[in-house]
Amino acid sequence: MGSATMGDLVMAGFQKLGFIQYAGIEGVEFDAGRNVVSIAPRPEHLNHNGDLHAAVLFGLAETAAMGAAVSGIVDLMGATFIVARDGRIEYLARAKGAAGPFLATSEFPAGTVERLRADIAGRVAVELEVPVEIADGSGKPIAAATFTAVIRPRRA
Ligand SMILES: CC(C)(COP(=O)(O)OP(=O)(O)OC[C@H]1O[C@@H](n2cnc3c(N)ncnc32)[C@H](O)[C@@H]1OP(=O)(O)O)[C@@H](O)C(=O)NCCC(=O)NCCSC(=O)Cc1ccccc1
Repeated sequence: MGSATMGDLVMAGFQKLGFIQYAGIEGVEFDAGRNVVSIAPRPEHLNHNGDLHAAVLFGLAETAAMGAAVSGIVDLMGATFIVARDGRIEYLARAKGAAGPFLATSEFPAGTVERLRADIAGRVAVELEVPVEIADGSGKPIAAATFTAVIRPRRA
Protein backbone atom coordinates (compact mmCIF):
# COMPACT_ATOMS: atom_id res chain seq x y z
CA MET A 1 0.00 0.00 0.00
CA GLY A 2 1.39 3.43 -0.94
CA SER A 3 1.98 6.14 1.66
CA ALA A 4 -0.78 8.32 0.13
CA THR A 5 -3.30 5.53 0.72
CA MET A 6 -1.97 4.94 4.23
CA GLY A 7 -2.23 8.64 4.91
CA ASP A 8 -5.85 8.59 3.76
CA LEU A 9 -6.54 5.66 6.11
CA VAL A 10 -4.88 7.34 9.11
CA MET A 11 -6.65 10.65 8.49
CA ALA A 12 -9.98 8.85 7.99
CA GLY A 13 -9.46 7.30 11.45
CA PHE A 14 -8.64 10.71 12.95
CA GLN A 15 -11.70 12.28 11.26
CA LYS A 16 -14.00 9.99 13.25
CA LEU A 17 -12.82 11.55 16.52
CA GLY A 18 -14.90 14.29 18.12
CA PHE A 19 -11.97 16.57 18.91
CA ILE A 20 -10.66 16.40 15.33
CA GLN A 21 -14.15 17.29 14.07
CA TYR A 22 -14.53 20.13 16.58
CA ALA A 23 -11.11 21.55 15.69
CA GLY A 24 -11.62 20.96 11.94
CA ILE A 25 -8.12 19.44 11.69
CA GLU A 26 -7.33 18.24 8.18
CA GLY A 27 -4.52 16.18 6.72
CA VAL A 28 -2.23 18.03 4.31
CA GLU A 29 0.74 15.68 3.76
CA PHE A 30 1.52 12.16 4.96
CA ASP A 31 4.61 10.16 4.15
CA ALA A 32 6.82 7.75 6.07
CA GLY A 33 8.43 9.94 8.75
CA ARG A 34 6.44 13.09 7.95
CA ASN A 35 2.96 14.36 8.71
CA VAL A 36 1.44 17.80 8.12
CA VAL A 37 -2.00 18.78 9.40
CA SER A 38 -3.85 22.09 9.28
CA ILE A 39 -6.57 24.06 11.00
CA ALA A 40 -8.58 26.98 9.69
CA PRO A 41 -9.69 28.85 12.83
CA ARG A 42 -13.40 29.20 13.54
CA PRO A 43 -14.84 31.58 16.18
CA GLU A 44 -15.19 28.76 18.75
CA HIS A 45 -11.42 28.05 18.53
CA LEU A 46 -10.39 31.56 19.57
CA ASN A 47 -9.45 32.95 22.96
CA HIS A 48 -10.19 36.35 24.51
CA ASN A 49 -7.50 37.96 22.31
CA GLY A 50 -8.92 36.54 19.09
CA ASP A 51 -6.00 34.08 18.89
CA LEU A 52 -6.18 30.32 18.47
CA HIS A 53 -6.84 28.82 21.92
CA ALA A 54 -3.71 27.29 23.47
CA ALA A 55 -5.38 23.91 23.97
CA VAL A 56 -6.43 23.80 20.31
CA LEU A 57 -2.83 24.50 19.29
CA PHE A 58 -1.66 21.71 21.60
CA GLY A 59 -4.22 19.35 20.08
CA LEU A 60 -3.11 20.31 16.58
CA ALA A 61 0.52 19.60 17.54
CA GLU A 62 -0.36 16.25 19.14
CA THR A 63 -2.31 15.20 16.05
CA ALA A 64 0.66 16.02 13.83
CA ALA A 65 3.05 14.20 16.18
CA MET A 66 1.11 10.98 16.65
CA GLY A 67 0.33 10.86 12.93
CA ALA A 68 4.06 11.15 12.22
CA ALA A 69 4.84 8.52 14.86
CA VAL A 70 2.66 5.98 13.04
CA SER A 71 3.43 7.20 9.50
CA GLY A 72 6.19 4.69 8.84
CA ILE A 73 4.65 1.75 10.71
CA VAL A 74 0.99 1.66 9.68
CA ASP A 75 1.41 -1.92 8.44
CA LEU A 76 2.88 -2.98 11.81
CA MET A 77 0.32 -1.33 14.09
CA GLY A 78 -1.73 -4.46 14.69
CA ALA A 79 1.17 -5.86 16.70
CA THR A 80 2.08 -2.55 18.32
CA PHE A 81 0.90 -0.63 21.40
CA ILE A 82 1.38 3.10 20.85
CA VAL A 83 0.49 6.06 23.08
CA ALA A 84 1.83 9.53 23.80
CA ARG A 85 3.64 9.57 27.14
CA ASP A 86 4.16 13.32 27.33
CA GLY A 87 4.09 16.52 25.35
CA ARG A 88 5.61 19.96 25.74
CA ILE A 89 4.74 23.05 23.73
CA GLU A 90 6.28 26.50 23.50
CA TYR A 91 4.02 29.25 22.19
CA LEU A 92 6.45 31.41 20.22
CA ALA A 93 4.12 34.09 18.86
CA ARG A 94 0.43 34.97 18.81
CA ALA A 95 -1.66 32.68 16.62
CA LYS A 96 -3.99 35.43 15.45
CA GLY A 97 -7.23 33.98 14.15
CA ALA A 98 -7.04 36.01 10.96
CA ALA A 99 -3.52 34.70 10.26
CA GLY A 100 -4.65 31.13 9.53
CA PRO A 101 -4.72 28.54 8.27
CA PHE A 102 -2.17 27.10 10.71
CA LEU A 103 0.03 24.22 9.63
CA ALA A 104 1.62 21.74 12.05
CA THR A 105 4.56 19.81 10.62
CA SER A 106 6.11 16.80 12.29
CA GLU A 107 9.14 15.24 10.61
CA PHE A 108 11.82 12.80 11.75
CA PRO A 109 15.49 12.96 10.88
CA ALA A 110 16.68 10.53 8.17
CA GLY A 111 17.00 6.96 9.40
CA THR A 112 14.42 7.22 12.19
CA VAL A 113 11.71 5.21 10.44
CA GLU A 114 14.17 2.47 9.44
CA ARG A 115 15.45 2.15 13.04
CA LEU A 116 11.91 2.12 14.40
CA ARG A 117 10.86 -0.64 12.00
CA ALA A 118 13.93 -2.69 12.94
CA ASP A 119 13.11 -2.26 16.66
CA ILE A 120 9.50 -3.33 16.12
CA ALA A 121 10.66 -6.37 14.13
CA GLY A 122 13.06 -7.19 16.99
CA ARG A 123 10.28 -6.67 19.59
CA VAL A 124 12.25 -3.85 21.22
CA ALA A 125 10.26 -1.21 23.18
CA VAL A 126 10.93 2.33 21.94
CA GLU A 127 10.46 5.83 23.37
CA LEU A 128 10.41 8.04 20.28
CA GLU A 129 10.93 11.80 20.49
CA VAL A 130 8.56 13.50 18.03
CA PRO A 131 9.16 17.14 17.05
CA VAL A 132 6.45 19.49 15.76
CA GLU A 133 6.51 23.03 14.39
CA ILE A 134 3.39 25.14 13.86
CA ALA A 135 3.37 28.07 11.43
CA ASP A 136 0.70 30.57 10.49
CA GLY A 137 -0.58 31.16 6.97
CA SER A 138 2.42 33.37 6.15
CA GLY A 139 4.90 30.70 7.28
CA LYS A 140 5.76 32.50 10.53
CA PRO A 141 6.59 30.01 13.34
CA ILE A 142 4.08 30.33 16.18
CA ALA A 143 4.73 27.18 18.26
CA ALA A 144 7.25 24.39 18.74
CA ALA A 145 6.40 21.14 20.50
CA THR A 146 7.92 17.79 21.38
CA PHE A 147 6.07 14.60 22.25
CA THR A 148 7.30 11.22 23.44
CA ALA A 149 5.61 8.29 21.69
CA VAL A 150 5.74 4.98 23.59
CA ILE A 151 5.91 2.16 21.04
CA ARG A 152 5.94 -1.39 22.38
CA PRO A 153 5.21 -4.89 21.19
CA ARG A 154 1.52 -5.38 21.97
CA ARG A 155 0.94 -7.72 24.91
CA ALA A 156 -1.33 -10.65 24.27
C1 LIG B 1 1.98 3.26 28.97
C2 LIG B 1 2.52 4.41 29.82
C3 LIG B 1 2.97 5.57 28.90
C4 LIG B 1 3.72 3.96 30.57
O1 LIG B 1 3.33 3.21 31.67
P1 LIG B 1 4.08 1.94 32.21
O2 LIG B 1 4.09 2.02 33.68
O3 LIG B 1 5.39 1.76 31.55
O4 LIG B 1 3.11 0.83 31.63
P2 LIG B 1 2.10 -0.12 32.35
O5 LIG B 1 2.66 -1.47 32.18
O6 LIG B 1 1.74 0.35 33.73
O7 LIG B 1 0.82 0.05 31.44
C5 LIG B 1 -0.02 1.18 31.49
C6 LIG B 1 -1.20 0.90 30.59
O8 LIG B 1 -0.74 0.74 29.24
C7 LIG B 1 -1.07 -0.58 28.76
N1 LIG B 1 0.12 -1.13 28.12
C8 LIG B 1 1.40 -0.84 28.42
N2 LIG B 1 2.23 -1.53 27.62
C9 LIG B 1 1.43 -2.29 26.82
C10 LIG B 1 1.70 -3.22 25.80
N3 LIG B 1 2.95 -3.54 25.48
N4 LIG B 1 0.66 -3.79 25.16
C11 LIG B 1 -0.62 -3.50 25.50
N5 LIG B 1 -0.95 -2.61 26.48
C12 LIG B 1 0.08 -2.03 27.13
C13 LIG B 1 -1.38 -1.41 29.96
O9 LIG B 1 -2.29 -2.41 29.64
C14 LIG B 1 -1.91 -0.40 30.94
O10 LIG B 1 -3.30 -0.22 30.73
P3 LIG B 1 -4.27 -0.03 32.00
O11 LIG B 1 -3.86 1.29 32.62
O12 LIG B 1 -3.98 -1.20 32.87
O13 LIG B 1 -5.65 -0.02 31.41
C15 LIG B 1 1.42 4.89 30.83
O14 LIG B 1 1.94 5.92 31.61
C16 LIG B 1 0.15 5.30 30.16
O15 LIG B 1 -0.66 4.46 29.72
N6 LIG B 1 -0.07 6.66 30.05
C17 LIG B 1 -1.21 7.18 29.36
C18 LIG B 1 -0.96 7.25 27.85
C19 LIG B 1 -2.10 8.01 27.16
O16 LIG B 1 -3.25 7.68 27.39
N7 LIG B 1 -1.75 9.01 26.30
C20 LIG B 1 -2.72 9.89 25.79
C21 LIG B 1 -3.23 9.66 24.40
S1 LIG B 1 -2.88 8.18 23.62
C22 LIG B 1 -2.51 8.60 22.01
O17 LIG B 1 -1.58 9.25 21.82
C23 LIG B 1 -3.45 8.15 20.98
C24 LIG B 1 -2.86 7.90 19.66
C25 LIG B 1 -2.06 6.79 19.44
C26 LIG B 1 -1.61 6.51 18.18
C27 LIG B 1 -1.95 7.34 17.11
C28 LIG B 1 -2.71 8.43 17.33
C29 LIG B 1 -3.17 8.73 18.60
